[in-house]
Amino acid sequence: MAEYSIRDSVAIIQLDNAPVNALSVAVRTGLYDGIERAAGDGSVKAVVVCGKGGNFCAGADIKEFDEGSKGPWITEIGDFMDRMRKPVVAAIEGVALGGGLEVALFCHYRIAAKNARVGQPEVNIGLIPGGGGTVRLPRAAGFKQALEMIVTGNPVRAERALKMGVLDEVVSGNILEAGIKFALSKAHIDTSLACLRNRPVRMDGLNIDTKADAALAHVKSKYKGFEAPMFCVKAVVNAARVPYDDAIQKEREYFFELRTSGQSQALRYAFFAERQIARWGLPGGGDYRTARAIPVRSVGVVGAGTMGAGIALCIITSGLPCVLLEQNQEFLEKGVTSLRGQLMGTVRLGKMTAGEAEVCLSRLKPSTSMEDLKHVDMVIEAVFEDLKLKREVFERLDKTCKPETILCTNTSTLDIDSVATATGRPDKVVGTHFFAPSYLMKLLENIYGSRTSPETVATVMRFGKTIRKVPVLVGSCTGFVANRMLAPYTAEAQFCVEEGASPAQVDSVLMDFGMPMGTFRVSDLSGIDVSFSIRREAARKLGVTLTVDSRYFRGQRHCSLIERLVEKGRLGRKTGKGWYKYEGPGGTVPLEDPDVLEIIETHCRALGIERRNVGSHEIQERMQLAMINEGFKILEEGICTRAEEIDVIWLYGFGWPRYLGGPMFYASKLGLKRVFEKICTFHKRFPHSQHWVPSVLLGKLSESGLPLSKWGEAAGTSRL
Ligand SMILES: CCCCCCCC/C=C\C/C=C/C(=O)SCCNC(=O)CCNC(=O)[C@H](O)C(C)(C)COP(=O)(O)OP(=O)(O)OC[C@H]1O[C@@H](n2cnc3c(N)ncnc32)[C@H](O)[C@@H]1OP(=O)(O)O
Repeated sequence: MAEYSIRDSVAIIQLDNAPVNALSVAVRTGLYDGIERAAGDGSVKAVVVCGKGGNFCAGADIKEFDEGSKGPWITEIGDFMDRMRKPVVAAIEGVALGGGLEVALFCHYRIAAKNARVGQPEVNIGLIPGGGGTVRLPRAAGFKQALEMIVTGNPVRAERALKMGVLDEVVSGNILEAGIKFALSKAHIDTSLACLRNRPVRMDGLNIDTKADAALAHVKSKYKGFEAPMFCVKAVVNAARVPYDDAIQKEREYFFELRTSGQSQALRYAFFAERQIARWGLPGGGDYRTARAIPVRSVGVVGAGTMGAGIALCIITSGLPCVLLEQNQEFLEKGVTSLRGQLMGTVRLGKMTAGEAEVCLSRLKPSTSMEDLKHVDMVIEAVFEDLKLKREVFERLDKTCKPETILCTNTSTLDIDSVATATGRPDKVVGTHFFAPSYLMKLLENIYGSRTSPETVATVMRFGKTIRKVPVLVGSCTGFVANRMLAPYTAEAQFCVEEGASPAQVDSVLMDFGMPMGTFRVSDLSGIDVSFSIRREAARKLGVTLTVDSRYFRGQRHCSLIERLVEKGRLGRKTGKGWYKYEGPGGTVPLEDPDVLEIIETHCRALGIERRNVGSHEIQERMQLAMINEGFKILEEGICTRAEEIDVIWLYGFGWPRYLGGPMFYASKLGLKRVFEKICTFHKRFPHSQHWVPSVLLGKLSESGLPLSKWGEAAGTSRL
């Protein structure tokens, strides 16, 4: 709703819909009524529109998008304001986003507090601004700047918005007082002069035809497969070409077309999924509502390898001091050099100044003495993935650190309890799985053990946000969620290659789907020897030796192409050849290599595997359904409590295209009945792959018709 009051002959309309004053039907109705009332009240000289609770308005209420359109549309309210003879001033603090900025652009004037941010982020939920933004923003900020804001969705700060022409004044002090004063100062000025409808789109010397073609071509290549940015360009270009009312009409048509699109639905889902994951709960009790995070003022990182150095960099760039520990000076220097290199990379990219980088470095304390970890609030161990070694480190940490210190292990495979039992404080031990490259990848998989306390979980969840990661809480199992799901996905990719596909064909299928990289390119990047060693080690523990001729491992189908590549010294990019060849060691452009195809053929002949034509559809289906089936098993076992958690892991851990929501959302769109039937068919066809054994939960859900938001509950794993 919107509250109406009068002060000093100025009508104040305060948008009121906590927490961000989203433009629900009630808010829009309240705003319309307020404007009408002020227009008709002879004692009112001017109007101020503002927001309650520190924000102007975060735009349309995204939850309402699945319903039909009710209440007044923003442009209807705006048309009324355009006709008003009393000045209307938007007094902005916090955010004015989407429909919020559009309301402000309908006001005759806009003033903002220094802390304010304005933007048109609709593209992030697969839409274009639909309340006049594509038509009015180019009239205020000019074609080029408006286009950039609308296509990227990035908000701008008040000072920049002032320079762009979006704002009329930036003020300090009380925004409402400033708004009233400003409104009174404009009470005698003809409002039609300030009305954006009456101004042309500012082209600043640009030719619309050349600019339109260039913008369309740029967006098409940059946002391959994502449709909303193209619509943004089309709408803004149209606004520069046709009269105001026609442009508004076209904008609305585009908006409604996109609103029901699969991409917008997926992006809206992703928006809320990302916020859902903060609502965690533990099986033994304790959740985000009751658990209190312990303040983390300093952190230690043990191990200055690539991973540890990257983690330390995340910490110092977020403003926290960090002790980086190595066993000797040589390794320590290597780690610090790697950290510096990554930091200077961000300076070169213009994301940080050299001065800011120096400030960050001043927070780093390289050390070879564990004593330096005595007083830190949290330690993240990032040593080699070896249980014996990790247990030794934890034993020493337990003896050295103060009793309150939280001890985290950056593991991608090891059971948290097996590390926690090396200490006398298992309640303060937790897994923090960073993804490589740890400075850049946003996902942080936090893993609780059987004795991890709610306070410890609350602390690492908050810490994840502090270092600008996306923390997701999961239970402990082999590979946790990300790598457990990745295993059947990559296994199917290799099986498809054995059966007749080429690595390049598999990768194109994935990239055409929207993945940033194909699985074989990733394997070359991270090093084929890495998966080779993990597999060899797993086999060794079971007393098995994997060779180039191994077709089965523990009764399961196994593809030994990795062993063959390693045997030939093809370790990936670092050796200039792997699944692809590169222009020398460290080369980055993958080229199809006839030698690899020869190795694959030899492999198949040796093992009696008949090759056939494996179609793109089959590749995509096998890789994705195998991984989705694993996702349902993860829910079934309570490793995750919501399908949303799995999707966020794929969005941030593996770059699943956001406009497709995530694998679980994708499955919901395919239809669980169809998904289940296909998985059953693959299970019959490939009986020697455990990952095709259909999930019991999936079978149950395929009959139930329950929406994705209820899958966790149906699994009985929801803990809230
Ligand atoms: C067809 C029928 C539709 C009717 C529409 C009628 C009018 C529309 C006319 C024109 C088109 C306009 C379209 C739009 O405006 S689309 C929306 C554009 N705005 C956004 O995309 C902003 C999204 N929000 C944010 O970026 C951030 O939330 C933030 C910067 C505002 C605040 O960030 P932060 O402080 O980090 O807090 P949270 O993100 O956690 O958010 C807090 C809380 O608020 C909820 N929320 C935020 N924005 C919206 C929103 N626009 N609609 C509904 N809910 C919103 C968010 O979900 C959190 O809630 P919680 O999960 O329950 O805690």
